[in-house]
Amino acid sequence: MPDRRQRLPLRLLSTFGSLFLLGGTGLWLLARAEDLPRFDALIVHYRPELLVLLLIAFLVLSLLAIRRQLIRPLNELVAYVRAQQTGSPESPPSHLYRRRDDIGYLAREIAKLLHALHDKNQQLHAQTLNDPLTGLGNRRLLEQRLEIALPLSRRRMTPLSALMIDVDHFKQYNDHYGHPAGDECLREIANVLRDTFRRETDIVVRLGGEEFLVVLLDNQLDEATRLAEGMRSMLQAVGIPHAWSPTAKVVTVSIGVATAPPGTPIDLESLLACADEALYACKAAGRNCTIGRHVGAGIKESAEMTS
Ligand SMILES: Nc1nc2c(ncn2[C@@H]2O[C@H](COP(=O)(O)OP(=O)(O)OP(=O)(O)O)[C@@H](O)[C@H]2O)c(=O)[nH]1
Repeated sequence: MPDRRQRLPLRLLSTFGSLFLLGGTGLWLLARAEDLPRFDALIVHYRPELLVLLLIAFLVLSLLAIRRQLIRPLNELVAYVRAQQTGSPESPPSHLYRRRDDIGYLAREIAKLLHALHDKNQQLHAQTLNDPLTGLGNRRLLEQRLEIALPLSRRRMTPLSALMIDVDHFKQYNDHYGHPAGDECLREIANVLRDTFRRETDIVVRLGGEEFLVVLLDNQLDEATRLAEGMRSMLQAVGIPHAWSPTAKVVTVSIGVATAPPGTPIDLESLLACADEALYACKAAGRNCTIGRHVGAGIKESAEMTS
């Protein structure tokens, strides 16, 4: 029974060894042919041709062995690697993966490498879509999700709301509590956002600095404003002290809400511009409040202000 753990060189050695033995025997017989009176004339006459024929047979058999043992499995490996260009990698064909020789070793190493590359890619992909400070999404994620959400909401005639959320007097917070405390404060706010907007379809991102954005699919202005108010009160209930804020004793936010009514042809920029205008109105109105408006309309409603 052949040793299953033999390596490729051993296999080749045994294949070539057999071929050499075969060829050698043939040559020896030819060499001895002169001693055999029966074949004498025939062998002497055809010896050069027979030698060439034996050599050719030897070469053909060698090439076949190389093709079977090396070239075919290597081609299969190449085909396997090519098939793994997209999606999560699968295992190589089992007859290659299980081989105990160098080809099997190569197949297993390639599979390991492809899996590691896939994991790394996933990691990098997540990093490009997430804000490293808060773990929320970033603008890129927002754009990616809205690429699908905007046309879908138009097609299904559903409303679309954007909540632009800005921390009040955050510069004072940083100045007095320090930048690391400022970072921690942003993380707390991110947690409140996560707790408030829990639907799978809610898109919650940090746009940068102390500005966050939430996009709600299928929420009318009243509902979006109510949710924004819920988030604002929850943050106040958390009560992150802000002794230097002229608005309140705790960290507060101002929220501008913009809603595109069903069927409104809208793009991200116009939705954000409208939410920004509403936010600006909040800041002008004294901060720590929510103001909502329909896209293309004047200020629709203003929610409570708390000091
Ligand atoms: N800790 C921390 N601070 C940040 C970060 N990004 C931006 N900031 C700070 O956020 C502050 C934003 O200041 P402003 O734009 O003046 O806004 P504000 O002080 O909140 O004033 P209003 O929005 O008008 O209430 C600046 O001091 C920035 O340095 C961050 O990642 N971490």
